[in-house]
Amino acid sequence: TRTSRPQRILKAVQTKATVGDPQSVITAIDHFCRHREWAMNVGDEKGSILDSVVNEVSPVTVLELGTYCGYSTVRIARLLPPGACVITLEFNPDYAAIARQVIKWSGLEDKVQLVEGASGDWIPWMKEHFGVQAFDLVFLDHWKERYLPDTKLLEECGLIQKGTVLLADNVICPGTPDYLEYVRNSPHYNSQYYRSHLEYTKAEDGLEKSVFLGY
Ligand SMILES: CNc1ncnc2c1ncn2[C@@H]1O[C@H](/C=C/CNC(=O)c2cc(-c3ccc(F)cc3)cc(O)c2O)[C@@H](O)[C@H]1O
Ligand SMILES: [Mg+2]
Repeated sequence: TRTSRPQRILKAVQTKATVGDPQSVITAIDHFCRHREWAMNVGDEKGSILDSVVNEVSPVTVLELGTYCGYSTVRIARLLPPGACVITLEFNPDYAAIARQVIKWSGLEDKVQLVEGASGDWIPWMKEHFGVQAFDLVFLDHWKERYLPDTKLLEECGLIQKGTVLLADNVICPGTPDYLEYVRNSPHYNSQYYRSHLEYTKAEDGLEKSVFLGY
């Protein structure tokens, strides 16, 4: 049977990127998705904004919701200092298997904890299972209608504390209206929109950065 798009993305990495060189993995995926087949990676343009937020926050613990092929996982992990790590949740076993290989090819497996499972099931266990106090940065890029419920769950579980930064992809396209309304109107968040474009296209999209101000 035909290969899947994630399998073709992995093949592009394995043929075009250099083992242990995260930037070459990023470049290989972006080239493949721009010139061969579009895929829902955050991409190079929004990816540069993600990079700048990671550098600004210099997080010790990062949570990523929705690994897909691991493109943004690699973007984040390559910027983390020794001792820092990104926990990334992915509930599709086929995507998780591809992402593990992309992360391994980039040489960043020591900075990544890929958890195969649903955000709703795993968030309540983060403290107990991973010894996480609170996340310094959360990157939301999973099902768009899950952004708000998972943010509320993170709050309830005490995983969002004063200074925690939420960075959400696709707030315009496909759009996350209920999440945007929440973070922009809540007195507990200071929110700002980074205007950009939908990955590999000219359509508008952007990232919303929301800093938790405490209760
Ligand atoms: C609900 N809890 C969950 N827990 C763990 N993993 C979850 C998950 N929900 C989804 N996932 C996983 O995240 C990924 C899903 C991402 C959903 N993203 C999108 O739909 C998306 C879609 C577009 C898009 C934009 C325009 C268009 F015409 C078509 C698509 C662009 C993006 O950047 C996107 O992120 C998959 O790997 C899925 O298995
Ligand atoms: Mg996205």
